Amino acid sequence: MALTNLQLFRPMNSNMVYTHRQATPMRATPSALSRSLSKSAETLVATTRGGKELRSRKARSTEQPGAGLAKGTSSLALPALGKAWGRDDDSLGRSRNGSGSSRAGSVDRSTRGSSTTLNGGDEDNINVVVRIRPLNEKEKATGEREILEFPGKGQVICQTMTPGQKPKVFSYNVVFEPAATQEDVLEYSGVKRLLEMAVEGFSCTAFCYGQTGSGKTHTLTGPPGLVERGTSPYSPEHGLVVRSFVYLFQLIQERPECHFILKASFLEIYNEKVIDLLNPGSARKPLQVRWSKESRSFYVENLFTVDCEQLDDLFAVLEEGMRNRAVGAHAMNAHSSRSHTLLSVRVRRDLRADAAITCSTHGKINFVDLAGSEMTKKTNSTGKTLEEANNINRSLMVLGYCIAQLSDGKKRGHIPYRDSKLTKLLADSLAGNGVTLMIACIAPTRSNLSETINTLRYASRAKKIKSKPIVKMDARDALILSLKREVEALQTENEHLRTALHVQTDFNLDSYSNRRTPPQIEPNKLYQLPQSELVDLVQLHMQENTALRTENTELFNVRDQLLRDQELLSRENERLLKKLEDVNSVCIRSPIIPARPTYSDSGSTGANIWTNPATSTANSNVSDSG
Ligand SMILES: Nc1ncnc2c1ncn2[C@@H]1O[C@H](COP(=O)(O)OP(=O)(O)OP(=O)(O)O)[C@@H](O)[C@H]1O
Repeated sequence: MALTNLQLFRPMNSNMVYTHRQATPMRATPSALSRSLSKSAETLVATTRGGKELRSRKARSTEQPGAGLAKGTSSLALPALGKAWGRDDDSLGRSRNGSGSSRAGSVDRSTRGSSTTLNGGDEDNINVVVRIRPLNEKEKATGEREILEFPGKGQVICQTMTPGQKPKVFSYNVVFEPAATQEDVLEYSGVKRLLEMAVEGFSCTAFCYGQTGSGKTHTLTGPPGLVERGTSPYSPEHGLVVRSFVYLFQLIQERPECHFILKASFLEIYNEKVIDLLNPGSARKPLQVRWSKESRSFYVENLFTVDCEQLDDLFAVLEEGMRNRAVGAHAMNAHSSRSHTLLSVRVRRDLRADAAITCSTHGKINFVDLAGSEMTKKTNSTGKTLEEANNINRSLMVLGYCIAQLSDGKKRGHIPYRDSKLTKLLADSLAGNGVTLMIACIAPTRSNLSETINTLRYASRAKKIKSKPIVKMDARDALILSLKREVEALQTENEHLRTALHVQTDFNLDSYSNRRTPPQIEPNKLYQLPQSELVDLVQLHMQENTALRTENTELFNVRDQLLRDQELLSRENERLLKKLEDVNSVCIRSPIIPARPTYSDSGSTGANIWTNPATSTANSNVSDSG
């Protein structure tokens, strides 16, 4: 019952959740960038769901041991989470996967920094699914043979080239055969579960891995040019990202009791340089990847972030980023991604835990389109394309080392995350506190056999990696909530003890005097109790007293700490206000820079709000990051 973790009272640094970003405007506002989307988001969902009924199922699945099985729910689970976990079972049933197997959420008070563990520190495996693309025109024209078989139960059988050698068998959570549609991938890959968890405050990542031309970009964003052309979001060709956006907004609409703030960013790692796809600038100046001591993770400094109030804003972010990313042609793919891209949507949820307490969770969904591994002989890469291929292969190799180390439970030593920008940014998704879905993309043909086997091995290794998903919550909120639970638990316990005591007393008194006793023992009745019961009674009272006294002392400590914390925050606030005033006065004096007319409320949430200057000049210019 001890109230621990007073370190949570450390004043919250905004870097923990959002760090300041450069408030440079996009070329156009999200809404202006977006195409006029005629239908509503719900219609897309309705359309795709309607279509689902008619289609035969192309996705096969294997329920891996332990995956997708709901464990017992703790009575201490967050109310909102309890609801979500309950729903999970249902959604798991539908999506037949165990993307980060469903777990009960109990609040573990071993809270780290700004986060609260919600699964009691249980580990979770990366969910791995495989998608096989159909034969392309070139392969059909050259009469290429398919060498993969799908016997079901999430298995892929690879025929080998060597006569007499046994075929290789791999198994995964779900296998999408070549005829599987984009909607099948949304429904059965487990990405819906990831989105539900992102809304609850978990950090989630879906990434596509595979050789060049195997269908990674197709899986995430559809055929080349689809998004950039501003195609209606109801096109059946749209990939996982657009479909996920629609589902995300649907989830948000289902929760009117919560207030949500969505912020999106989109970057690429091109030749080991991080480029902001929403604000690349003519020079495509690279951004720095830094380590945050507070959140204990890497983040990109000055990354541009866009507030997305509407579904259209998310589409606009995707469209803008897709236009700006590096694409090139080589012998194996006319529209090959020459960079790794990372699209991130942060989901801040404010919910009322009860009448007096509002707490915020900070979830995230990342979509990572890795550039494909390339055999430069096969792709005929030269010059710039060759340099790109070398950088791609190098960073994928580091990713491979990290995956190999992480999957080897026994030998787990140093994980070389720092060896590439990609692994730095994926570190948390791979083995930190995130929930991760890997979509391994492969080609079905004999000519790609060695790359296919490599990808399948990679995927099998990734399946063994475990992470510890946690909900990101403001430290103060987490503490208040945990204190409240603590007090509730104490009260229940005391109530229970009192009840137990009365029952026993009633029974004894009845046997003595044969008359009804009052619920509370009257002082004069105490004399009638036998010595042994009296001793028990006194002992129980003493125990209760001790517990309540401890609680009392701890609550006083907590209150003092809160006061100190508040004092620090208000001092920081004053300092910032002073700084703002100084900046303002400099701006007013300057003939070149116009002064900002107003700054947003300097209260606690101000630091997390970025408003697009192009849409509202009167708003604040404080930015954030990841
Ligand atoms: N499941 C699929 N159904 C139909 N076409 C597909 C499928 N998967 C891939 N394709 C097509 O194959 C081509 C190559 O796919 P894509 O560009 O997505 O590969 P990639 O793995 O992203 O390659 P790279 O690593 O070079 O970027 C594209 O024209 C794409 O539309």
